[in-house]
Amino acid sequence: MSRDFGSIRVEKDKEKGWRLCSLSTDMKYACVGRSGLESASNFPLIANVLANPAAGEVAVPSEQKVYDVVLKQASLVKRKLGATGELDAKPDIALPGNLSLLNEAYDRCGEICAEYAKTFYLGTLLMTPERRRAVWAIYVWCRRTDELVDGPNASQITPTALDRWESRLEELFQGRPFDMLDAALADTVAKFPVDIQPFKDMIEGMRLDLKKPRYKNFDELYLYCYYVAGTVGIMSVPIMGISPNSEATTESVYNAALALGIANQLTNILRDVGEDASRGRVYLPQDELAQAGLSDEDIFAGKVTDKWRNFMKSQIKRARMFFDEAEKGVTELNEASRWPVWASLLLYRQILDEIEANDYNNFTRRAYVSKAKKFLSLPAAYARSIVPPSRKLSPVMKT
Ligand SMILES: CC(C)=CCC/C(C)=C/CC/C(C)=C/CC/C(C)=C/[C@@H]1[C@@H](COP(=O)(O)OP(=O)(O)O)[C@]1(C)CC/C=C(\C)CC/C=C(\C)CCC=C(C)C
Ligand SMILES: [Mn+2]
Repeated sequence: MSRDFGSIRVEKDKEKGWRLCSLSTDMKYACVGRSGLESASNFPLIANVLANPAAGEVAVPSEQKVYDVVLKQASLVKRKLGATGELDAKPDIALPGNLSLLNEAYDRCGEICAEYAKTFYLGTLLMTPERRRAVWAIYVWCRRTDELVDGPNASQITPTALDRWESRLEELFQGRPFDMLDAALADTVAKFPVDIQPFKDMIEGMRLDLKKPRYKNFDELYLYCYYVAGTVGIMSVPIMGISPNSEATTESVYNAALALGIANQLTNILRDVGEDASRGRVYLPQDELAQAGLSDEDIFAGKVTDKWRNFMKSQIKRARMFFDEAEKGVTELNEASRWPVWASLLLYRQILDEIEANDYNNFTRRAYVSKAKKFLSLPAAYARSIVPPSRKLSPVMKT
């Protein structure tokens, strides 16, 4: 038996009773989620929505909203992979004349990547040529997107400019790139099972940067971190590939990728507290600051007090938890993709150690990992990258 209440439909299940089974727009997120799936899709929620139809909104935790994107991307990958679990790399579809243009476009992406992220670029050289150039194309699109709000022309960027950037994105996903660098990405997304949603969401993150100078709580900050960095993880895994020997579920690997993006962005925020404050921005959760007896004024004053140290300890602890979550997924990636990911994880995580070493002064000192420490991390990353995923057991061995 089912009943429709406008955008809401409920169904009666023999065992579970009435369940929320379809919603429109944002509310559909209530149906999925890693935690609280049952409670979110049960009767109290419907009662709540029905009791407040004018608001038409349900407070869906950010984690659930984001998990929907994870599930969608993971199922796209599963659908596009052959029975072997390997991606059938499609041949270049460009005409012969255009092929050399396409190669030039990819080479340019590689140059940009080498210029901005040398270690990461070196790591990509271990990947197959198809994967390597696809990661470069994604890197360049992300870098250009970030530059819109963080680069030299950021003061001229308006929401309309971001809307135009999004239209360009849609066009390139339809095979109609606007320029050479877009052409590389258009080719990449035609060849690999990459969903457009994380790309759109990254633009949404840039919109937040234009209009949202404060974050009420960690739930709001989590969503921002997903937009600007978790998305990168979700975009990258379809290119880097999951090891054929991995026993992990596709969803769990995407979750780990998401966690690495969140961990990186939280670290970035903790490193740049002073720099962001000088631009009037405070990304730290307002409710947690208040609980620690701190306010924006303390941040603008930039004094390292015991209250600040204690607050920072808890923020660092949380960032490390996301790195730990991410670690579980790196081993599951294709062998050739593991090294650059381990390198980036180990290098970025050390920024947290440096904040501690600076006695939590992230107001006037930028935590920075020395060249020597960076260099030492590379063999450590390599050692971790050769650890294989737990092998699939054959049916005979399993018994
Ligand atoms: C192997 C690897 C690292 C692949 C990612 C390649 C890629 C496409 C990177 C794009 C990065 C980019 C330009 C993002 C734009 C937004 C942005 C600048 C985010 C911040 C990065 C740090 O940059 P920086 O320190 O230069 O910051 P400033 O601009 O100076 O403020 C971020 C903090 C986020 C970057 C996020 C990642 C690199 C996500 C990594 C996750 C994966 C690659 C998934 C790995 C898979 C598993 C299973 C764990
Ligand atoms: Mn930035």
